[in-house]
Amino acid sequence: MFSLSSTVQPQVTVPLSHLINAFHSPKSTSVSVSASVSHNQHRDLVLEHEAPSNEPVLNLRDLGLSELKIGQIDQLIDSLLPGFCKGKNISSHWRTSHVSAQSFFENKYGYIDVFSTLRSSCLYRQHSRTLKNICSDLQYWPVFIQSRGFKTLKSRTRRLQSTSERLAETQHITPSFMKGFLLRDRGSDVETLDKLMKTKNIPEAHQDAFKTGFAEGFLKAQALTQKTNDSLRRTRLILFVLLLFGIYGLLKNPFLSVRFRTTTGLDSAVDPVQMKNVTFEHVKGVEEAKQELQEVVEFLKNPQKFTVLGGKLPKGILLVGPPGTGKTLLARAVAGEADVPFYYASGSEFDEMFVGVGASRIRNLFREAKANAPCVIFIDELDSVGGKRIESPMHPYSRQTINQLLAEMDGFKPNEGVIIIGATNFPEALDNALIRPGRFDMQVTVPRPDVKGRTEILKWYLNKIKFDQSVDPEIIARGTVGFSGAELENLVNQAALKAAVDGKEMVTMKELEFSKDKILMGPERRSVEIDNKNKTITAYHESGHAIIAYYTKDAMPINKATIMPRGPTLGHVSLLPENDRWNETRAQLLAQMDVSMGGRVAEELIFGTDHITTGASSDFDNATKIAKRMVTKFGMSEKLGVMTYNDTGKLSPETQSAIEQEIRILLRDSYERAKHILKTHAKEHKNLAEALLTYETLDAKEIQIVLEGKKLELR
Ligand SMILES: Nc1ncnc2c1ncn2[C@@H]1O[C@H](COP(=O)(O)OP(=O)(O)OP(=O)(O)O)[C@@H](O)[C@H]1O
Ligand SMILES: [Zn+2]
Repeated sequence: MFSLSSTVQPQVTVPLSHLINAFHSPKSTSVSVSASVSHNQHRDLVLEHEAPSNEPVLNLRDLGLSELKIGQIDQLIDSLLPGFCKGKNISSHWRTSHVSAQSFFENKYGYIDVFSTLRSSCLYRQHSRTLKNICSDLQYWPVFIQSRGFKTLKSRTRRLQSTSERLAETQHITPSFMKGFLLRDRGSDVETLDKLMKTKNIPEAHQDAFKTGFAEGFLKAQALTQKTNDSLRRTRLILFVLLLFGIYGLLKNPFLSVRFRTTTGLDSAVDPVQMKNVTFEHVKGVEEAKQELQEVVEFLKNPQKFTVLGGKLPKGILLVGPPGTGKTLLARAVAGEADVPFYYASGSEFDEMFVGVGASRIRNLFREAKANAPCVIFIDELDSVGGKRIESPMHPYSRQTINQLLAEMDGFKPNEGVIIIGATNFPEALDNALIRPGRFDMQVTVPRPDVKGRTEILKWYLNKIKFDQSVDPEIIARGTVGFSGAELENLVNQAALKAAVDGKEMVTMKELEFSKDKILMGPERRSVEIDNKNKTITAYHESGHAIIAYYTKDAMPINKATIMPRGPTLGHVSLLPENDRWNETRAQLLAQMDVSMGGRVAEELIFGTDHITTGASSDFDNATKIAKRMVTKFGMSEKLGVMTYNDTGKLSPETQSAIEQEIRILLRDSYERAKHILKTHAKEHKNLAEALLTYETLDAKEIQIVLEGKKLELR
């Protein structure tokens, strides 16, 4: 007989092979079971060895089975080894509980998987194994249960709250060894180690082992906590770094950051650019503008000198001129000459879609500048911020920005040492309030450079590259009428690139001419296959232009003739004015018309009326424009007199036909003059066309050699 007690738990040992028999056949003679004294109406189980056995001895307490009721053990084994008990055909009056440990866990905690896995993988398929094996498998239970229980309980608070309820619930049905496991994570909260050992009646001999095990478990738990803490800390750090990156990205993105920066005041970071290295020396071909700005430089250098005499200097200077003529460069040079800070802002920067951002930027800019006076504020593209205050749905807050600018300009005294330089390509678009005295009241025009200015600019940029001594900047300057400083700088740069591509050591006239044509007419089209017939027609056509230019007194000197396709043209002749032409005479205009006619006349004379081409259409456009302006604008027609006819569509039919008549006469006469010249110089015409077919491109000197009947040296 053996008894189970939850309070008194003596050391219970039993050979494994006897265990099952002991459970199911307490009266069996093969196992001597003697009952010990019972306490509290419970029975203690005392199992004694009868004979020494080689089988390993299992301690029931070690297995946590000491508190089990027999019925519960029975159920447990049944659930673990279905059919095991049946196989043994042992009926037991201990089997009274219908709630098995398995179903309890399945219902309460959803442990079905763990159990079924355990059963299927370890137990069920191997139910022929001895109980010894089964019991050794049993020792893994707590591991499964504990880890699972730990994971599924959501929070500690909930756990603590619910444990008491659950305890009450499970008190009657849970085997006590399982209770122990379920309560284990709570036990550390409510019981000290000593108390635990006392309540569990751990014998002294095992207390050390118990403590060691406890300590090991504690250390393991601590290591786990440490690991979790470390990874938590790492995650937090990563999140923090990502947050910092996000904020930085937001600040860097001009579009997204605008609102953020303004509201946070971060936008106030306006850094000045010191322009010591840029002086008037760097700005070429705009002498008048430089002279006008010289006094501003003096003022910035020594403001007191001006205010002592009571004189007032303008607060704002407006630089007006086409793009790329050096307005920004001039403003920088003013700051550089005076050695003061230079604040750059572009008008389009103030044109924001958010309300008040433009105005706040202007405030920030002026605040910084005032704190660093004397200084220069440069506002490029002033028209985009200071344009006429229109009521437009596209720019609903443009007024705010310009009003802020006006307020800031009024807000400081002329002798405070802040000079505002604005630049615009469209002065007429500026708001009138901006150009009244006291604001941008000084206007400096920065025009496109004349031939002298262009020569200076070309020399300045040529000196920055390696160029051949034969290069004559003046020739290039003459051929680049209307080029701005920026375009001339680009021309020199392109020539240097071309020389590098061609493997040359220095830039020659050839590269400079090449890049000039490229800028004027687009890139060469070397890949275009042009048949010989078309090439010949082009050669005679271009030679026709060149012959007329060469033999007409008032025509511009020839610079170059080529039959290399470029842009939309198959060839061209370029003429160079000796100087920039401020005025043109009637003879010069007629000569230009004659040169234009030369192409078609040449085609007609050489190939016959039936073989003239469409290639002369732009020549006729050009000649017609000149003739029309002579008649309607310049008063150069005897018949129509010294009168301008602007809107020819509104004129009387008679006047219109009279104008047409006069234009036609001018063009016809021009055509006849060209025909005469080409007939007279048919031999030169033929020589030049053949030279072009051979060499493709001829410069002024080579054309002269050919026309003088000399032989060209082979290139
Ligand atoms: N007169 C000049 N002398 C020397 N370099 C010049 C001159 N004009 C223009 N450049 C060159 O062209 C560049 C562009 O000129 P800049 O920006 O000053 O023109 P801008 O008139 O302000 O043009 P935009 O109206 O388009 O702003 C200069 O940095 C400079 O290298
Ligand atoms: Zn032509």
